Order: sequence, then C-alpha cells, then structure tokens
Amino acid sequence: MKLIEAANYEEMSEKAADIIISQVKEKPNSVLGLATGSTMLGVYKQLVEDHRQNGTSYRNVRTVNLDEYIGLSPDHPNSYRYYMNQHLFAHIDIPLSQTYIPNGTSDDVEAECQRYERLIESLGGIDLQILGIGRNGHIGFNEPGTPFSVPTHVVELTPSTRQANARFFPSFEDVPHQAITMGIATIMKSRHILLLASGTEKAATMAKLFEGTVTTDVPASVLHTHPNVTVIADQEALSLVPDEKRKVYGK
Ligand SMILES: O=P(O)(O)OC[C@H]1O[C@](O)(CO)[C@@H](O)[C@@H]1O
Repeated sequence: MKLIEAANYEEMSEKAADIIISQVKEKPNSVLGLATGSTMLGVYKQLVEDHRQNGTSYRNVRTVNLDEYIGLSPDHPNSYRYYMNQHLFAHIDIPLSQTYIPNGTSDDVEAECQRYERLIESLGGIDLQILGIGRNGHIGFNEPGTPFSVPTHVVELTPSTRQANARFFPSFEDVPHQAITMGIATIMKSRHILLLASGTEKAATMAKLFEGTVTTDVPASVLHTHPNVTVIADQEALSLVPDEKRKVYGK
C-alpha cells in the first residue's frame, strides 16, 4: 500500500483525477470501477473540467459502480445511478450503455448480484477501482464483519451507515435498509485500487487502517494484502496517523 498525502480535499481530488486520466490515456478502453459519496464529488468535477479543457475522451471506457440501494429506481434522486449521471456521465463523452450499476429494483436481487459479477468478468475485470471509505471502515457497502471471500451480494446497512448517508435524504427514515454491493472478493480482483479519504470524520478509521492489522472489523484493511493499492488522503484524514506510519507507507 502506497500513501500519497494531500494538503486538503481539493489537492486530493486533483491527484486522484490525474491518476484516472493517465489510466484512460494509457488504455482508452479501460474498465473503471467507480464510487459515490461526498468524497468523489471533487474528483468527478476535475474529470469533467479536464474533459472540457483538454478533451480527454471516455468514448471507449467502460465503468462499473460499486453499489446501489435496493428499492431506488435509476431516476430516484438518491439512487447512485442518478448521482453518476448527474455528476459525471452527463458531462463527458461516455455512452451511457457502457456504464454499469447494479439494478436496485430487480425482482430477483440475488440473481442480479450474480449477473453483475459475471458482467464484470465479461468486461475483462477492473483496471482501476476507486474507493471511498466509510466511517466504520467499510469499502463499497461491505460492513464490518463481512468475510473477505464474498462476491457481489445484498447487504443490510448498519444504522451508522444509514445515519452517515442520511444527509443526502429528506430524513433518516427515507434511507434504504439494503443495498447491492460488489463484495470484497470482487474489489480485490481489480488490477489497481485507489482509496481516497478526506476530513476529520475519517481520521479514526484511517488511523486503524494504517495500524496495519488485517481484520474484517475494518473492511478496508484487506487492502494491505493487495499488490497495487494507492491511498490518497488529506491532512485532516491523516491527523491521527503517526509520522512513522506515514513515512513507512509514503515511500
Ligand atoms: O464519501 P463519503 O460520503 O464519506 O462515503 C464514503 C463511502 O460510503 C459510501 O457512500 C457508502 O456508504 C460509499 O459509496 C463511499 O465510498
């Protein structure tokens, strides 16, 4: 795991966007694994700006998103499909038919999980997967305690995750109880993983991550066992990570 320190959210977003843009330039038909949440907004803004100014093209890129709420249709303003269209896809030249997100309104969500897993395989796997991190260390919607071996699956969201995401909904009661998420096994097959963290609310989780212990209590800790992980975090997110750890992972 390699740590890149950023001064703040803006710089974290720029550094992450640079890595994604380089990936797309080197391999124009890349499969990008995408994430949602507040952390990603700055990155998507940078990608859109770069597309407008420098013409980086996504015409041949394929994207697969990490997760989707069960019960929210693609045109629901809180669905992750809506988020992706609004913040990225509508502003770059990717055909929507090349963008994939689990279908949260499928009649058979178990079958949908299997279909999604097969879809990722049929695309040739993920070249670059972007991840945010939950306050409890979750990646995608893989909550603490989830075995590392699980592929795409249905999850019951913890009250703390529902609470953390309630800010996007009219009220806490409106936050769905379930989601479909790529499993940790799915995420770990990605050839390169980029984890982003910003802000003091992520500081305690980042301190646990950089302790280095691999445990299902902190789902993101599995990334220590992956050969190609880059973490970009700002100073607030790293505020509880001791200097010696920053040096070890910063090399
Ligand atoms: O970027 P945020 O909003 O802090 O969310 C962190 C992570 O939590 C999720 O929103 C799921 O709760 C992920 O999609 C995201 O990567």
